[in-house]
Amino acid sequence: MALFDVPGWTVQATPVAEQSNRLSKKRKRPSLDTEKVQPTEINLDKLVKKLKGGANRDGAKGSADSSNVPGTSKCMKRERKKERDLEERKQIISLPKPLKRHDRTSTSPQSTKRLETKHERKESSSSYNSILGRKSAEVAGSGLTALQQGMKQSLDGARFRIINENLYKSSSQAAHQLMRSDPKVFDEYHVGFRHQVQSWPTNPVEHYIAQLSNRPPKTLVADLGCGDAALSKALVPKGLMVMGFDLVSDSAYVVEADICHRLPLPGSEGSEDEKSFGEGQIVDVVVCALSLMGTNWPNCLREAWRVLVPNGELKIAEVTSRFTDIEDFQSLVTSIGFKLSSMDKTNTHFTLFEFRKVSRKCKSAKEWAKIGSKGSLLKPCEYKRR
Ligand SMILES: C[S@@+](CC[C@H](N)C(=O)[O-])C[C@H]1O[C@@H](n2cnc3c(N)ncnc32)[C@H](O)[C@@H]1O
Repeated sequence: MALFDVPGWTVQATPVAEQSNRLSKKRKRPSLDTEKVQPTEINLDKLVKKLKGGANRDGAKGSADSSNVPGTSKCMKRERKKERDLEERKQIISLPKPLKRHDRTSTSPQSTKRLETKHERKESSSSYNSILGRKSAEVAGSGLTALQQGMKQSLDGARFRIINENLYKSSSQAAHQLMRSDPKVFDEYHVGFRHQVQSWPTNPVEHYIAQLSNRPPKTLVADLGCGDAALSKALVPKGLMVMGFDLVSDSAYVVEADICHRLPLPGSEGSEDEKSFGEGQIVDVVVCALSLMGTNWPNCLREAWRVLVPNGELKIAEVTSRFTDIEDFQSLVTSIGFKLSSMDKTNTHFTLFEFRKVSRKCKSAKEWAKIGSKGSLLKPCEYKRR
């Protein structure tokens, strides 16, 4: 007999233990009663649970929101994502596996494919490097960034000005010593000098090249302080004989010599009497283009006189601002044994002089010392900061 009756729910009068035994037995073979006890509401509940958050298609538990409801936009997005994931997984699976050591020499299709991949990778890395190379070359040409390049230019400019000042303010012997101890100084000076020359309207060397180009072949020219031997390089192919002298010889065109000390050329010091004037002298033209630098520069003109043939030409180009008194300068050159032929002051930067060698009386050591002490007639040439 039931203790009480509730529609759809019955509590039997049998003891709980007995009842539970009976129930467990019943569970194995559900009775019609139980079927009746499971109301349709419970099935609906199950369905709602399934729809809202029950097991999804993959068996994973979903959350009880509308993203799992088929047909909703969130659900469609999830589906699409799943499809994409699946595609990606498929691609990963189809990628060749890394070769084992023993596979590397194999010619199996997989290894060929792998080698191609490696080749492609090598190609792409080499093109990457070449792009990188091109880029850095664009920046500096020397592997420097624009900022580093600017700093290097400033340093080079400063170094050029220091060397330049040294050359003008010291004797030729000291300058020669400096260049000998470190020939790099010569290169540094000339890189800076060439840079300066670019900003000038004309260059004395260009003027002399044009002027001497029509001279007869075998004319012997001595270029004193020739620098990078521009005169030799231009005139030798035209049949002239040009000998360049400088503190450093960096090419076959240049002979190392201190032009203010002793040129390695035959000549005559002049004589007590005028008879030996012209003996042993072989040079037709002497060029001093911006090369009267050391404080003892008058000795260079003395050497020019020694090596020149009688009536030989002396051409001097100097920066106009260097002259303290241009007439005193002319007088000094004349006192060494020259006669002024012409002076050209038309250039904004330089003054060009043409002299001819004339005979002179032999000078005493005291007279030469006095001439030698006139170096201050030319001021040092100081270049501005670039
Ligand atoms: C301003 S550069 C001119 C170079 C060249 N003449 C030109 O016009 O292109 C002056 C040159 O004279 C050289 N020089 C100065 N004093 C010298 C000396 N005592 N002996 C040899 N060369 C000298 C320097 O080394 C430098 O090359």
